[in-house]
Amino acid sequence: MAGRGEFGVEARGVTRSFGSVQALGGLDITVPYGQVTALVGPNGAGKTTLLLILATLLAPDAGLVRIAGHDVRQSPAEARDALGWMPDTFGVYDQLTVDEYLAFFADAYGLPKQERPRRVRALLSLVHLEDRLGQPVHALSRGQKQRLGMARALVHRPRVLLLDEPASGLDPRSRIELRDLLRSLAADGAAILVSSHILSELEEIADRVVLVDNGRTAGDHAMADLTGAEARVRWRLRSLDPGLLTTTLARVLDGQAGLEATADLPGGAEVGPLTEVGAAALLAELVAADVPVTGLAPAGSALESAYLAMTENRR
Ligand SMILES: Nc1ncnc2c1ncn2[C@@H]1O[C@H](COP(=O)(O)OP(=O)(O)OP(=O)(O)O)[C@@H](O)[C@H]1O
Repeated sequence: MAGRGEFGVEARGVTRSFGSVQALGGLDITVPYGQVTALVGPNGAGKTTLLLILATLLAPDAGLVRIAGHDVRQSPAEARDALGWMPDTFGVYDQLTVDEYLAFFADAYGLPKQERPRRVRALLSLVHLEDRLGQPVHALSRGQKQRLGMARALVHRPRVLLLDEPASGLDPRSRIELRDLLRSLAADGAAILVSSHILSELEEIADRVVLVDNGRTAGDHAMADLTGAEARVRWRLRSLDPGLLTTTLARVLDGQAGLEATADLPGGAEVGPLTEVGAAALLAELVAADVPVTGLAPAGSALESAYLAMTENRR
């Protein structure tokens, strides 16, 4: 579509240093419309720096950044109009009431005055804060402030949503509601980029994951590829005879490159990474060797495995 760009976010070769610290060293990322893309990486990988650059709040040293097709250097106002931004920390608007706070941003984004009260009420209802109307922002709990931050990011119906750790202060129900909200916004066509350390949650929310390490893109996967039958994950084995399990595993795995077993777990062991087919074959070998296996289940998620593989060399 004209003026929208092919991607909600397109960033190529983005670099940014703070003094002698290089936070981003040539990062590439695209965020398609209609999908939730997860941004994952270890502490200090450069996620927040990237999100600040995408949100036009920090200038890159070099590289191309387009938001909804608008170059952030040439057309920052258009880029800003197209994006909604939810930082990981809350701003300093504590003296305002919840509705004044949202009305302030509605005003800043140029929403017609007569439309504002209706929009504010709709947003408060969307994030389940309608009973907080008229109450001061400072009286909200951390998780409630986070939900208000989400409402603020949506004030102007942005096509591109950038969220830094949106689930960190949320209780279980609010997390499920956030997941449903993000899925429905993506279904409506928004391009959503969300950073989080809660990998199990991202598996349910995201369509794609971009792994970032050391200021660079370290991987870009469709979630379906990571979680499908071909995915290689760690598996948890339980046995009535953990000693026999351990020795048999050592024999079976001997010489199989890349396969690792952790044998000191109570009542069992962890083995991997293996696909479902590989796990079934291993189970057959153990049973043939008379190991009394009582359980075989994935240990951790495929996204976790991809993350651990990426960060292995950093320890
Ligand atoms: N304002 C700043 N001044 C100096 N160094 C900075 C600044 N902001 C970030 N950095 C450095 O840049 C690197 C990337 O930081 P960034 O906050 O982007 O990482 P992150 O991936 O968001 O980490 P986390 O998962 O811990 O939130 C780090 O080494 C950090 O110390």
